[in-house]
Amino acid sequence: MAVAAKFREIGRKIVCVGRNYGAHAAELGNPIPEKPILFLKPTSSYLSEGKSIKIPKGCSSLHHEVELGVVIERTGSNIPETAVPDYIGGYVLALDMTARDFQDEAKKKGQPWTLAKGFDTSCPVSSFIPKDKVPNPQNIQLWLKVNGATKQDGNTKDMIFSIPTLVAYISQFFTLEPGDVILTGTPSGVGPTNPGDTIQCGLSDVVTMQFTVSK
Ligand SMILES: CC(=O)CC(=O)C(=O)O
Ligand SMILES: [Mg+2]
Repeated sequence: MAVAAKFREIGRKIVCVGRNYGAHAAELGNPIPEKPILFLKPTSSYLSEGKSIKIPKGCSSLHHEVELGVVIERTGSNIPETAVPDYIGGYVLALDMTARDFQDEAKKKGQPWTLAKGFDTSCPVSSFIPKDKVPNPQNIQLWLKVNGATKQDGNTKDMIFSIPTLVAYISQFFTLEPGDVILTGTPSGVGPTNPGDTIQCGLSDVVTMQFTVSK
């Protein structure tokens, strides 16, 4: 089956990278990481366009985080950085929707971010973008608007850890499989969304997507 169809199959991993843009780490008062910070989202968190992002029960601060997702097309572990391009099938535009109040509480208590990051609808994604549509994934604009107002406007050139570094690092710990998606972190400008809001975002002019937020 083509990687485009596989990336949302049950059982494929969503590996997320945190604090991969210095300005975003700074805006939340976090230090610049010395090595990639990783967490996982379950595949039940995927959401396609046309469906609503649902604020999880008890959350009072649901933040948007626009991110570039890398879609893996070959099984690999301990992948050398130089070989990473051979393992990438394409890309997706993604939102790492985050219950920031849950995350702040988890951080204070030294608990995992699973609830804050992995609830149903926390991973809205675009359709699959074949890799030839993104000739330089390390220099492309990521933007996001809430109700027409620009909130995030970043560029993947500002990643702390590049895509080859991330994929090589992750593959030392997790075997990467066709259809796995790696969310590469968000640029600065994250902020709250409320019921009734419309989120529009894009990867330059290669792909755009739109979601509404509901209770
Ligand atoms: C502070 C965070 O939620 C980390 C994260 O997901 C990111 O993209 O950075
Ligand atoms: Mg994120």
